[in-house]
Amino acid sequence: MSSRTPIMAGNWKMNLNHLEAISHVQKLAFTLDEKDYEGTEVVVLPPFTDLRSVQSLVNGDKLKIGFGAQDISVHDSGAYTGEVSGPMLAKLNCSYAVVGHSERRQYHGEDEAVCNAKVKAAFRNDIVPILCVGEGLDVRKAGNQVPHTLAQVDGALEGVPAEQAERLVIAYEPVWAIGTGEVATPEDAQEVCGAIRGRLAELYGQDVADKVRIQYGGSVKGDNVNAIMSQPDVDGALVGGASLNTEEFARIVRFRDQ
Ligand SMILES: O=C[C@H](O)COP(=O)(O)O
Repeated sequence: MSSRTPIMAGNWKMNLNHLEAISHVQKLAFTLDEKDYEGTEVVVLPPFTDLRSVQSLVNGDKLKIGFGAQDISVHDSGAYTGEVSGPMLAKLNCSYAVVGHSERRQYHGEDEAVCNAKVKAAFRNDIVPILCVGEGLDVRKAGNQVPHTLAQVDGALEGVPAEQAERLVIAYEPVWAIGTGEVATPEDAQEVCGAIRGRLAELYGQDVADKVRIQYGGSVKGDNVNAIMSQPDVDGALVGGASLNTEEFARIVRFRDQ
């Protein structure tokens, strides 16, 4: 039995303005019971413009919901128009920052070097990166999902020391399963999540590998979460669409009851 605490994170993507964010987090807090937070970490990842509102609500009402950003600049300050830095996110008490989401890779050309710099920027500011990796459909069809994903892990973690790496969250998100309703089978998820943990053991030793939480992401819903979470190397879910529906996200948090 793993000692890792499962982490259920809702990536809202570019949805919900700051007023809707307040209402959404309040509703989530009302929906979840005390026991739902026992043994499961609940996190929301709103757009940048919502973070101050979410922080005020979470900190003011002492909610047990964690929060973080969907991206982070590689720079800590300077003439980088439109960027949001690690120190700014840290000042907002962000615990997490998503790095290398496939939508950033696809639409903003983020490569391994950028992901590596963002992982380092996050750790430099005491923010835990949620590093997203995973293959597209062509790679999956060719059967190359494991080497493809491990190359992404290697690139993003170059020069990251073990004492930082052990705090990492890695999200395995097969691109073909994101927002498509096409969820990977539990065995598909385990194959790659297990391989990621194996690579972490090679890079950092088994002790570190055993501490890193590895999420699955891609069309996770209340109906499929339990089977995915039953896999030994899956420690949570990075949830897109279903995290915008409070009842559905609460079901995912309560994966043991589904
Ligand atoms: O970050 C979340 C993933 O991209 C999954 O999105 P999805 O649950 O809408 O498929």
